[in-house]
Amino acid sequence: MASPAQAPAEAEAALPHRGGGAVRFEALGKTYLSGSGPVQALQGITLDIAPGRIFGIIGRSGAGKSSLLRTINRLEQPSEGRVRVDGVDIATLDARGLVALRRRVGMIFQHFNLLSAKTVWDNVALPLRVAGVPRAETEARVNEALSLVGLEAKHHVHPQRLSGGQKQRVGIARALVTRPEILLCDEATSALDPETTQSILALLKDINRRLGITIILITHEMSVIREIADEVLVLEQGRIAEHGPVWQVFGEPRHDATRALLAPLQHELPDDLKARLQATPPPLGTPSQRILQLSYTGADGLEPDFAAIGQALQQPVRLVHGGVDRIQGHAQGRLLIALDSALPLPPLATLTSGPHPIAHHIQELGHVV
Ligand SMILES: Nc1ncnc2c1ncn2[C@@H]1O[C@H](COP(=O)(O)OP(=O)(O)OP(=O)(O)O)[C@@H](O)[C@H]1O
Repeated sequence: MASPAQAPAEAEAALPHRGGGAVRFEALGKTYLSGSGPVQALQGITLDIAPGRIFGIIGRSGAGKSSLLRTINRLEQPSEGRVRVDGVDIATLDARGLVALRRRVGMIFQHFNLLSAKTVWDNVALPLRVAGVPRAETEARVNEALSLVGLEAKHHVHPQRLSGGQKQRVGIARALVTRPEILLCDEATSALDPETTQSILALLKDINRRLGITIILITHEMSVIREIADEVLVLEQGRIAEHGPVWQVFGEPRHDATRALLAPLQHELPDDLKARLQATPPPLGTPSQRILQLSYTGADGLEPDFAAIGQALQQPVRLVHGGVDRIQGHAQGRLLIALDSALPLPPLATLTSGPHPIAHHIQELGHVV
């Protein structure tokens, strides 16, 4: 860390800059003292976030996501353990060190947190004004940040005249104006419509790739994680439930909490068919269809090959429902197929193993009359 004798500009220069952005949690715990007794929000969190990653944190409501995110810029102090940013235990920072940390760790919020009485330009300039950055440099940096988010033309406008997506772009520009190495995103797209969400996610991805900024985001929208994150951490009751590359965690969720969170992304059997599903085939002579669920997880890079599926099952196959996404280059998804219940099936296990598996996992759901 910079010594207190250094001028602010020197102190910042002494910190690792581009290429930085690593976060390490060491046996982190957080207990809140509330009127109704202590609340253990985080427990035993040990984890590394590598520089330049897009890192998602998910979990049910109250799992500890915000608490964890807010320890990275010391908006929350851990009760146990440590947070290191580029190797520095941030609990040891003095007041000036904390100011420098907050310049290196930008943050954006669900409701943007813009000052309505100030123009776009003044909102973005605020962190530099507070830091006493000279006027000429402030101008250059604000213009640079506004151009990064595509809002140069709106510099004189007040926030109430902007759309939600434009407001979030201002929030992003304000976070980028201090040239951070880490950007914390607290439900950054949750207040936006799907189309605007897509444009903000594309912007975040671009910022990550172009500037190498580590992005750490919490969201309740699993599609956001699937769209932009490299890695995902699942929290459950303040502990790590699982953690890994998105394709792996989403493809083969190991924890109940993850499976529950991912349910909206799954291609479930449509309700009308579910209502008609029965465990056993009807008596001979009643036409019915056997429903199979074929799962594709990123691990094998398998993609559904309809000719191979028909050949392996030795009968006509009808696609009922489903879809396959690609996450980080890995196929992942589910297909629901219908076969004639009267025709025999080969052992399902043989279809998922051997040299030519047709899916990662196959399950018989039942019969539909
Ligand atoms: N300031 C506080 N005082 C007391 N308890 C708190 C405080 N902040 C959070 N908590 C509690 O800590 C636990 C974790 O909260 P946190 O907000 O980190 O979870 P979260 O996963 O972000 O939840 P959500 O998705 O609902 O925002 C919850 O039980 C919450 O009620």
